[in-house]
Amino acid sequence: MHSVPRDLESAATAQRLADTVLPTRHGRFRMTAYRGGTGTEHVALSVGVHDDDPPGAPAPLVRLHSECLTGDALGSHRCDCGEQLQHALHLLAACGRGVLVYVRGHEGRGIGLAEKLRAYALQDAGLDTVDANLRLGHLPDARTYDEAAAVLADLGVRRLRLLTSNPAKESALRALGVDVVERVPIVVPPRPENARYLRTKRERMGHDPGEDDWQQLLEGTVPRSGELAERYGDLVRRDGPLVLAQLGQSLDGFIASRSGDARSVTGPADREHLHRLRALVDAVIVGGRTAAVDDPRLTVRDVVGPDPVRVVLDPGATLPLTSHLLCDGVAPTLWLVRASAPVPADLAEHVEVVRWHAAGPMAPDQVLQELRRRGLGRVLVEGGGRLVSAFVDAGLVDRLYLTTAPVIIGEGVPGLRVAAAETMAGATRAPVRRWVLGEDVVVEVDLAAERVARTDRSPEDHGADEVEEVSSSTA
Ligand SMILES: Nc1nc2c(ncn2[C@@H]2O[C@H](COP(=O)(O)OP(=O)(O)OP(=O)(O)O)[C@@H](O)[C@H]2O)c(=O)[nH]1
Ligand SMILES: [Zn+2]
Repeated sequence: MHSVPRDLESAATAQRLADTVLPTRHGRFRMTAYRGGTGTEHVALSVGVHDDDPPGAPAPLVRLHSECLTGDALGSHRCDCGEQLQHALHLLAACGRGVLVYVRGHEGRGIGLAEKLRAYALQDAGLDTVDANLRLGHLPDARTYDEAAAVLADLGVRRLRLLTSNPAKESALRALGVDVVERVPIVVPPRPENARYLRTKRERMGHDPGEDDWQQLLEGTVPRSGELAERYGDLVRRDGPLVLAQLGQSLDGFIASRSGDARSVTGPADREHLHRLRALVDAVIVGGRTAAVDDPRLTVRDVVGPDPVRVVLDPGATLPLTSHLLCDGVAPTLWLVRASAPVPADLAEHVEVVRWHAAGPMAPDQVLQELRRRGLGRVLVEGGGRLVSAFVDAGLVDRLYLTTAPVIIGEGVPGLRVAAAETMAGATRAPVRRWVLGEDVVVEVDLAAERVARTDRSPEDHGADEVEEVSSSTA
């Protein structure tokens, strides 16, 4: 437990007034109403948080959302509040255990609605968001978080993963005795109207600068230092074809439970890492059965970045016609099917059916050749376990990102399972780098370097073997 001097802990209170359910476009939330000691009413939207949760329950993802009538209710593009609110609810629903405290009284960073609008008028005349507040006689940020902390305490939340790009929120909560085990940045795509506001938040209000680094990486330049530069810099520096693969698995090596449930095996920080990888490649490849079971979107949502082309290896064309990949139209989908597979004629415009005429199974090297012919040289093999293993066994993966989550499933859908080595001398031991992402550990395995080292040791050919059925990953 994080401990703070007692005198820092707050005497603020939050009285629970109502507990009900709110169905939303992101799913059903528990909605709890409170009255703070100052008389202000707050609400908490939560998923997977119950009054009888044991003390050792995993730390939920928590967003403290500051009321913003213009952004939240009216869809203003002057700030990023409305999009952050929706994105946060989406993330909470996706991760299955989280709370969003909608903090009233925080309007205009605590100066109130009309004063915020006066500040907007000053900004129209040239001031930035900080100077406008100062000109009106306010602090740049007048918010306090003691009532929000009291709401969390009432919900039994003392340890949490905080969804924010504002380090001041983290320190405020810590000072109130809350154990913030991790800060997860929240980023929504900038718009021309709010670019200056977002820049001021970074330059003058201490918000994470990391996303500037990310923007640079997306544009193909590597910042001189920083976590993102270190993690993704050499992917950006490399020209030419590149094959990445990723899997998120349990301590006992499964990517999903026996029933195929693959939700929240790894945490939000790993998911963000996966979205960054997607943004850095031309195409992601997924097996047909995984796509049918998980119904993934394969787009970039947790960070800003371009969506890759989505490639489904689905010899039998078993992907349901209602799946995201065939219906959502947000990014191109290449549907690789056997020449004889039945495919309806009236597919959505973003879907291109690629008929596989070659005899035999879809060999990984032929799939890559087909993609390279289309200019898709940088690819990420995303799953499931058998597809990733097939590409690894074929000696085609340059970098494998294997995330291990501290969860034990017992039995389920296997993760990485490659051809067996008879002795340890024959096992693959490649150069690695590792990062702790929340509660998970990512190991980046440099298989390309290992291949070079191995050919140096023995001239023997470990050529690309064909695989039986590359698309199947889940039972
Ligand atoms: N005074 C003032 N308040 C603003 C302005 N633009 C947005 N806000 C308010 O700022 C609050 C949101 O705070 P932000 O600084 O955008 O973000 P944050 O909550 O500190 O940080 P994140 O957790 O990363 O979103 C809302 O209450 C908005 O009403 C502005 O120009 N002036
Ligand atoms: Zn706002």
